[in-house]
Amino acid sequence: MLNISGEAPLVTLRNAGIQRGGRWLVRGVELELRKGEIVTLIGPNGSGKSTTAKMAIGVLKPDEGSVERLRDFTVGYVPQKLAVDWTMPLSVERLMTLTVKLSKREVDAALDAVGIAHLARAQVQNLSGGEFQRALLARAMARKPDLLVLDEPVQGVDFAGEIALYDLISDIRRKTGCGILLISHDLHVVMAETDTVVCLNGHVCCRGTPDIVSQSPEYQRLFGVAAARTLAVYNHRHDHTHLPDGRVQHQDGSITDNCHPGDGHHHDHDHGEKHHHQHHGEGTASTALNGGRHDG
Ligand SMILES: Nc1ncnc2c1ncn2[C@@H]1O[C@H](COP(=O)(O)OP(=O)(O)OP(=O)(O)O)[C@@H](O)[C@H]1O
Repeated sequence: MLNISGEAPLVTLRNAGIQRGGRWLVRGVELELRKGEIVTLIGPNGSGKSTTAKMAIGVLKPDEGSVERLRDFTVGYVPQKLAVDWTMPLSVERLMTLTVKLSKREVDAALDAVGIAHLARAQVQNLSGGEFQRALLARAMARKPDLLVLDEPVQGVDFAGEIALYDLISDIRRKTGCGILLISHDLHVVMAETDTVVCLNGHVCCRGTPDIVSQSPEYQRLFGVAAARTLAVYNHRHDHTHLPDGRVQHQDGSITDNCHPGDGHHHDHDHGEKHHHQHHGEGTASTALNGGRHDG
């Protein structure tokens, strides 16, 4: 179906399901994703998120329902696990060209776009969790995808790194206009920039904007009231940027080692709770503890 802008979806799932060994892994999935949109799949372990993503990109054929894709579009896929023998030395630039042929210039540009150009010759085993996820993103982006599928992009990444990665994903959407299918079992943070959250539990439990899902009774029934309170909406306002080296560049152009409430760069909202790393631009964990969205 066309939307108001007249653009057809890159991918449409209608009542799609996968069955294995007489059991439905996931069933009744309805999903549309257009260029420039971010759809986030959330749900507990084993709820069918990866299976749904694999149907969306055509790796798995649905056993019921249908999956339609626009013809001739390119997918960039960052899998949850990578089948690589980690005992073998592997540099970041080699990782980039394992399965795709890229010139040195293309490799450098892709690494630069995710802020790790300086790590081209580093060994993959030595990367931090956040650097490794950036390397995988660079590898997927080098294909210039129309659809980017990210399976758990913040795994092994700490809280500040998570925010920096979500910033980067937003930038990628803005700069390239690709569609993004994001998978997360991290219920703590869902990007506010997500257009649609689809909450799975073997079927679609609820869907909508992050705000709507966080308040939905189905979501609260599935995860319990306490867990429901931890669905924080990462409210992206871009009043500062997390630089690849961990420092923070503020809107006034100044750079500091950290971002602290009260450093004069932010409109502070100190609620006296855990994780008060939060301030203007990072509605995250204290939003969670407050059980709702926190706007300015
Ligand atoms: N080929 C298969 N054969 C049988 N069962 C499978 C197969 N692939 C996946 N499953 C099962 O299907 C269910 C859904 O798996 P899936 O990987 O889609 O879940 P997920 O929501 O992505 O989970 P996680 O958050 O743990 O990554 C799981 O119970 C999994 O064990």
